Amino acid sequence: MVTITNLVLTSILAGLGLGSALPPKIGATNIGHGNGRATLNQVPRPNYRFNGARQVYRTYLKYGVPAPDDLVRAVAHTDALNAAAVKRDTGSAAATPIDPRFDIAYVTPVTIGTPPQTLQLDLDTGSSDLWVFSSHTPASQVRGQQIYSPDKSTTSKLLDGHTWSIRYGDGSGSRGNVYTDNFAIGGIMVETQAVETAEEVSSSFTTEDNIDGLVGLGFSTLNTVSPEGQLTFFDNAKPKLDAPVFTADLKYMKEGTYDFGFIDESKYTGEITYVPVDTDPGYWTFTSSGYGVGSGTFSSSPITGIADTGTSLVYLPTAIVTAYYRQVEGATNSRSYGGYVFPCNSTLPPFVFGIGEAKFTIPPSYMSYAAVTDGSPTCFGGLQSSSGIGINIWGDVALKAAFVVFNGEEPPTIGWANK
Ligand SMILES: Cc1noc(C)c1CN(C)Cc1cc2n(n1)CCN(c1cc(N)ncn1)C2
Repeated sequence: MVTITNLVLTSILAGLGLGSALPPKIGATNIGHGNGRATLNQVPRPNYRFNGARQVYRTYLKYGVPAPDDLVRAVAHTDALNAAAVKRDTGSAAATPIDPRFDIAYVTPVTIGTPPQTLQLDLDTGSSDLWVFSSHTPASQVRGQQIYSPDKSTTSKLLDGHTWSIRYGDGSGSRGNVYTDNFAIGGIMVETQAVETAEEVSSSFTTEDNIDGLVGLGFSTLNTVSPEGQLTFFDNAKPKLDAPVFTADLKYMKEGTYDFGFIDESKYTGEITYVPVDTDPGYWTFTSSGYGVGSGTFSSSPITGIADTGTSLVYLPTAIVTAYYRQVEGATNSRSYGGYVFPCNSTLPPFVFGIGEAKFTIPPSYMSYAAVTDGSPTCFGGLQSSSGIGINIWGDVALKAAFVVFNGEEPPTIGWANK
């Protein structure tokens, strides 16, 4: 509501070329004295950043004098500095193991749509599709999952003619249509996030009632939406984040966190060691500097692999895996159980891996992943061979032994710190 007093004041200030110096709303506590007089209390504009060059520039404008080029450049330079100084968004969200007995995957609460619909999604740096169980998923394929109903959101829009289809390393998969809608994690809101609604999910997702879908945090080049690929939540959120990063602080059989836009120094010890990331074909691919088994000698040999929060275990070259299980009494590579197993009461050595000069230790407890079946005396190893996959994968068993920074600057890097 604009009062006559406000108009008069605004026109005076405009005449002085200071119109935009007005705060968006003159004093929230205007006082009308009822006798044609009023008191207007100025309020500070929270994010206003002084720009002296701009004040000088306005004076040139006011008197109709062309501003010199270096003054124009100074205005732009100061604006850029001010823009960089404005603190932008940061957020934190829980990463909770879907099963209290072992860390097969972690879920994080997200909100989608208006009014917000809350789902528990698996944040996955090893893929780049944000897909959810939805009102379009056949009822026979939904077993307790929370679903997203675009029809109940006033801000959903169908991305007409767009479809998606994804297949994961374990053969599971899903496919469907695409909407855009408001999407938030830890208070970081993206207004037009591509949300891929499942028309079909594979049986392993149907039986996993604690996962309502995935948030791909790989590079957007991996997104499967056709005919136009869509951006990940991180790529959409990056411009509004205080820093173009997200961090993973996953934990052994308990709740950890994903942070967006900042690095929480209370979550790690010592220094963060950053190494380069190869974004081709779209994973967070980096090279470890080597490995060690227990207190044995450290073998300095490059191991290129991906940091994958969506994979439970660690998958490395067979030579490394056999060197590890050679130190485990009764360990065998079991065809029937599909990997390296050992008696659950065996003593396991820790597994050490290098990032640059830094060393990270995966404790024995993480390396004994789970009994092959409930109550069995045989345990499945947290370290398995990558020979059948074709790519080395540093999954949750390794990630939860560290504080990991996914740095989305150009060029991207990945940082590892002990905790
Ligand atoms: C397997 C598995 N992993 O976590 C869970 C949960 C399961 C089993 N669960 C019953 C079903 C399932 C299968 C997958 N997921 N969930 C999560 C995404 N998957 C990935 C992601 C990725 N980056 N790389 C490989 N697969 C495969």
